[in-house]
Amino acid sequence: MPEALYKFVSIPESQAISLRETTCLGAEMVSFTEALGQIVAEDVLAPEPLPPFPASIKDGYAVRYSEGAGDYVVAFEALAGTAPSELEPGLVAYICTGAAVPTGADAVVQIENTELLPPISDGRRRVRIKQAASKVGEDIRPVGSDIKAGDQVLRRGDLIDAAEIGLLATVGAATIKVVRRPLVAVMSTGDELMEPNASQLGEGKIRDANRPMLLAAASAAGCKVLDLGIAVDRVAEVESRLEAAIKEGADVLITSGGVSMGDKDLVKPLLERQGKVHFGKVRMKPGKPLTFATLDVPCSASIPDSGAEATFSKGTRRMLVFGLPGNPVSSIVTFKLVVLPVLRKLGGWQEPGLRRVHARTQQDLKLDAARPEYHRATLTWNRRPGGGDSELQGEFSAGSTGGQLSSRLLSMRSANALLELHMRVK
Ligand SMILES: Nc1nc2c(c(=O)[nH]1)N[C@H]1C(S)=C(S)[C@@H](COP(=O)(O)OP(=O)(O)OC[C@H]3O[C@@H](n4cnc5c(N)ncnc54)[C@H](O)[C@@H]3O)O[C@H]1N2
Ligand code: MOO
Repeated sequence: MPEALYKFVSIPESQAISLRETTCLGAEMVSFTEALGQIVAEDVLAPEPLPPFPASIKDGYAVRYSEGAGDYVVAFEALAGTAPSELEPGLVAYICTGAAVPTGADAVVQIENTELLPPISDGRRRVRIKQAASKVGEDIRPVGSDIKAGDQVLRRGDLIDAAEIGLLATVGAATIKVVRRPLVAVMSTGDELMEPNASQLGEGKIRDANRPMLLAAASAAGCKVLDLGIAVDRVAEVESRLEAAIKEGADVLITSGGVSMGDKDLVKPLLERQGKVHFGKVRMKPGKPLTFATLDVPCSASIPDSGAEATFSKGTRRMLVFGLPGNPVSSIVTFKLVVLPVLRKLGGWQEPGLRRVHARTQQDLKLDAARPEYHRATLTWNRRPGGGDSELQGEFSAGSTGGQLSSRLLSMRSANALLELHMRVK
């Protein structure tokens, strides 16, 4: 069906439709060091307490609380990483932060509250406790005070960021069950495209910007990627790459170019023949011809059936296909608005939607009566005019990145937000 015959959907509708067709992928076991950005598929419990021994919070002296202030002989040094020794009554032990508190001691006096005295005749150090500990347990972390044995340190559905990697290391979870990363295949279409490393451009040619950009965007979203290269504008070329995506087990195929109205716009007709096109025209700027289709394709050997993934008829699986417009800005903007939430849902995110905030624009911006615009902007946190000195009186301030033609990729440089510009409906 020609693009003109497609019904317009709005961006929220396009997001809802594509998310409705998306189901979370199955789980896999990975080394915890490789799990950054993945979603936890099974709760992780602590097998033992942390700290596993009463640990000093300060550098200072381990003491008996009941003995109070006064001059003491330093019996020994309790260093971090060593087994705790027995502290005799009437003596103190020098202790480092993180060291196990000697048995018999029940408080730590920080070094600032002490004074070193001349050593006694046998060479042992002496110390004056100028200010006694105020309670039993002062400056000691009891066993399990950070994490108790059996505590749930990560929950199913948690996103693994750097702190979560630290937690996994802490509890010795060397492998972890996570939702597997989506495999995203990317191809560019167009006779005008040359590889980015082409030093000499042929007449009428340009370098392929979209494919490296979209591969990078998918990687940044935590996906595995498959580079399908450039397809020239022939049905067989595009079709053979689509087959490669199926054969390699891609969960998502992203194409760019060839979705508009021209004779050489081959992507929509191909998707119509091979699957179901859910939408082919979105009321927005830039990215109007954005197309989304689902294809039920044979299961590939490379992705074992984990049992957790949605199965369709036996031996088939669902591949999601996004036909992004060729204009580089349209391509990356539609990726961020529509493809990214889908990749997140596949990867197990419970709330895959994008974050929205209110911002004040730094300049007047022209509104488009026909299509809401997603204007590229740089968002900063500024004091509200007249809001006094308080940071709390601040607001987001949005600066335009300049000319917004969908071919001008420079409009995305340093952009960290898309301003939703709607004509107010009276
Ligand atoms: N008669 C009409 N023509 C167009 C319409 C329309 O409604 N009626 N819509 C315009 C809009 S809006 C867009 S967006 C583009 C999208 O077109 P396609 O997706 O078919 O993309 P192409 O025609 O292949 O390319 C558009 C533009 O982008 C350049 N391009 C393509 N691929 C790449 C790439 N990988 N790297 C860098 N640049 C790329 C290409 O050379 C073209 O300049 O259609 C309008 N036309
Ligand atoms: O919708 Mo197109 O992306 O304006 O240029």
